[in-house]
Amino acid sequence: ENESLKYGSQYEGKRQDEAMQKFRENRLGQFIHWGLYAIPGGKWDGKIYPGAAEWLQSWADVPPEEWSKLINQWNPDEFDAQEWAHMAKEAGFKYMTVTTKHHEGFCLWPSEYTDFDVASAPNKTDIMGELIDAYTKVGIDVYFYYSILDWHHPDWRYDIKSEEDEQAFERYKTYVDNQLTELVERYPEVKGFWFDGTWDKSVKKNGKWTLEIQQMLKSLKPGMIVNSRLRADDHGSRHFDSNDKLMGDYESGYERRLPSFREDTIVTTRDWEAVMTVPENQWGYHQDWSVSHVKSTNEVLEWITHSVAMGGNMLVNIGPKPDGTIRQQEKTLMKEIEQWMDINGEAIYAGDYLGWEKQDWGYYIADQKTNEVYALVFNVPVTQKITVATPEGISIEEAHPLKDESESLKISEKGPNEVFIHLPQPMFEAPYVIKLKVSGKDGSKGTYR
Ligand SMILES: C[C@@H]1N[C@@H](c2cn(-c3ccccc3)nn2)[C@H](O)[C@@H]1O
Repeated sequence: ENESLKYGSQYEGKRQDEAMQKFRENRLGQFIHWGLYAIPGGKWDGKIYPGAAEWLQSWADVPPEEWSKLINQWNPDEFDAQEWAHMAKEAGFKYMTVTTKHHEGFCLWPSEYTDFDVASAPNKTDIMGELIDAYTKVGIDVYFYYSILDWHHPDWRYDIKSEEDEQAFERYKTYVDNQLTELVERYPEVKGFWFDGTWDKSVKKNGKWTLEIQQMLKSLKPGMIVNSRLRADDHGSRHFDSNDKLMGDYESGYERRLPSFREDTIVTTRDWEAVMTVPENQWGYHQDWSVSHVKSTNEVLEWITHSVAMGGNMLVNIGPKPDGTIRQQEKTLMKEIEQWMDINGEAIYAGDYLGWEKQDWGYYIADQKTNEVYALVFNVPVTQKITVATPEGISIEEAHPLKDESESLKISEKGPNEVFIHLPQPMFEAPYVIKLKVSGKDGSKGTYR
């Protein structure tokens, strides 16, 4: 039995208005994490910290007043918003989400509510203004990331445990409300907000405020899109209210992880978006990417495909350098995504969950508008044929590779409602065996028994 909630989910099901439909059809977006943290780039007092670079202030335990001095080094003199927008357009990104203010509290736009912003730095460029103009001009929708958690602002609180906390957090809520209003008024082309830093008790005790933020943004700009991560309900339940109903306009719980085809097909009943780093866990610029695994382009393409195949969006992150240039690994990645999307983008854009039985060779995607069906092969079977099991009464007539649609792949009967589609050329001719050298923590060779 559902309890009545004042600050829970405001509506059920997917929003069907034009703005949300566009979000759903975009599918592939670019995430940009930029801020003062790019300056040290994961290194403090000569020591490299392997943790996320945008959290360096925390890993190196830097006092806020010391961290704030970084503002005097903010000078992205190579920053060229048009160049970034062009690269993103060529790569095939349909939308972009950029940090206006991360946990460090530094604001990448001239805010009248703080001096901890670009207007108070040596280089006063309005980064948000330049980016939203350049990206909107090339037809890429722009969304703003905004961290509620703020390590700089004196009125931020992790929890509300006293009258003093209460009063301080009231001031902080006003600061946030003012900044969000300012962002929409200064940059009216913004399509939505990606809230982060909402896991602390102070926010969970202010579910009403999180709903008011959502309502304020939609009154400032009808059609505004707000992620579930902003929201807490009457009892502090996040993303989903105490009746397990999704809050906000889409689920934003998938950060550096993806829903499973085996356990999580529930996600296909709602709008959702996954966000992903190229290294194992670096959103902001880190000068030493050798600290972790860095995903190959094919791995990134599989993350994108997996998300779309489960009816979701994917944001692929870049962390620009302090001088305003993009690191070579990210430029190469965008170029290789471009090369793949130029041929295969039609399977991604407006793609959606098909619902046929998941196969080991890869993923199916159905086009929301044309009803075309695509098979995206990532794991080539040694048989050189992929199995396609169709629902009762559905059969496969033809199979054409997007690389050359004039080519027809052979289809042969495998069984009732099952066919083989023959792949064009042998890749692995036999099961591929890898000998692993294994060591156990007690010095054993990790033998299997
Ligand atoms: C989108 C990503 N979200 C931010 C983040 C994630 N987390 C976090 C906090 C607690 C547990 C796991 C992850 N803290 N900050 C990252 O800094 C980045 O902005």
